[in-house]
Amino acid sequence: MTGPGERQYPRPVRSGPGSEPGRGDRRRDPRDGRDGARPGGDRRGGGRTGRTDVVDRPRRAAYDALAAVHRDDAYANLVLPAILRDAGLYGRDAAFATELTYGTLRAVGTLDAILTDAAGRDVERIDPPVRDALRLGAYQLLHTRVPAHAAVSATVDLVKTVGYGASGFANAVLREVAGRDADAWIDRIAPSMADDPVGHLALAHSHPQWIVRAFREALGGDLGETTRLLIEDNQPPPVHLCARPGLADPAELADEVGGAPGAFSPYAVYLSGGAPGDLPALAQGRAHVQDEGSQLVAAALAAGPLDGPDGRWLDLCAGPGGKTGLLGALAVQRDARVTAVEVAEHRARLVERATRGLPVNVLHTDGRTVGADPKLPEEHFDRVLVDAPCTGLGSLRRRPESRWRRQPSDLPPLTRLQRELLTAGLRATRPGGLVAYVTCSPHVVETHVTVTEAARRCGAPVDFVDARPLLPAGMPGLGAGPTVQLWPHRHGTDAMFLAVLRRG
Ligand SMILES: C[S@@+](CC[C@H](N)C(=O)[O-])C[C@H]1O[C@@H](n2cnc3c(N)ncnc32)[C@H](O)[C@@H]1O
Repeated sequence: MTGPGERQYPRPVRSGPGSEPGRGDRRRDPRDGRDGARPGGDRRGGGRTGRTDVVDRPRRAAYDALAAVHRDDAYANLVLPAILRDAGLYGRDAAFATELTYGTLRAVGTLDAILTDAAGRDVERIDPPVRDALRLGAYQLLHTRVPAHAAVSATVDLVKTVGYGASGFANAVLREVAGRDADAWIDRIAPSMADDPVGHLALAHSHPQWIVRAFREALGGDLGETTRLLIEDNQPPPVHLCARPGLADPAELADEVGGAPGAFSPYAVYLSGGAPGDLPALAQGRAHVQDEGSQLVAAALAAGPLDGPDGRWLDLCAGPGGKTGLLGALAVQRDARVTAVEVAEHRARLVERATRGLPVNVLHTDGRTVGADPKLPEEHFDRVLVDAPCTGLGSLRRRPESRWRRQPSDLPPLTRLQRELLTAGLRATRPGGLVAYVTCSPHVVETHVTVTEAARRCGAPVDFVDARPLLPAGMPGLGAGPTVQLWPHRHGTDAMFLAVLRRG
């Protein structure tokens, strides 16, 4: 188990549909425990031979995705679709593999603490392939309706193919895990809420402590709300479409795609059942996939009251072009043009693709070159969006592994860049013009601190505009202003922050 030569992942071997003769007859719904995962599978030849045909394909796919994330630093949302395609998994099997992958990745902090206790050794000392298999098994035991015997035997079968000689160990650890339900495990291993609320919430809801602390601070110290946010972060994210104004009617689009009009954004359509697939409305540029919160903050910039000219709009951090797409569609109706700036070339190309047919000029350059680049003059633009790069702590639902990758040390370089970009945005704005500063993070260092610092340093007078009236009337939970923080648990959106500033 612990020899240095063994502490690595074997080459992924995918069991595609054609590689399992007769398997289709044997394998039934993997959730009902009759999925072909056999206790005592050693006798059937899995064992040290590395055979993968003893492992059902959804679990194998989930394992491969997990291994790619942990071994190669891959992103689950990028690798999993290819793995599912290669394995020929569709429908319920694909949904099960997706739930296992995303659920396990989100829960990994708590699962590791439980596995450490159950194994009697730090989970870091377990071979990585066996560790990932155990995580998958523990997730099934504690967070799905897979019967315990099926979760254990399927995981032991998996371990036989990835962690040579470790099946007995895996069996023993998982039987220990199965001895308690999730709540009982939290009672056993988490500090009490009274003694250590952050430690408790971090373990109970599988978030790093520094993120729990940041959420708690942004929520004014309210532990009840912090808990609701953490619970929401562990749910599969909704998929929203933006019906582009002038190009699609949201009610008609909702009928067309079998969705429902959004609760807040006048352009939002909620898709039921996950992935948007190849909807004609997307291919035809009538709509794009975009979280409702992103729609609201982009539309708020367009809604801000402005005296004087209003034809020059700037999006200083545009890639991949979601908000530029909405601003571009609004610009058509308002006889305006959008200049979209993006520093990463491939993302600049994505902005071009996302805004085809709209009055948008894409500039592949650094947004901080305002004043130095003749295409980005100072005091030139009427409305400016600075949707700055950030930690993304507001969209943890969408990237299940990101909470474990992000570190507090990411904050200083990011906040410096945010400050420089917002300062550049303010310099690019004409006197009287508006700037919307947006982050998909509620961390106060990326929100209030950045805005206050940039406004202080930009060398021009700057006033806060109350952003709340720029959002749809009657929207609840917008706080005391002038900035707005949206929340998954309050609004069903990503945790987008919005500050609207007027250049004096
Ligand atoms: C939060 S994302 C923007 C999302 C985008 N507004 C949307 O709605 O699709 C931030 C973007 O800023 C870009 N970026 C980072 N540094 C930049 C810089 N110095 N100048 C311009 N763009 C930059 C990143 O490459 C990234 O595409």
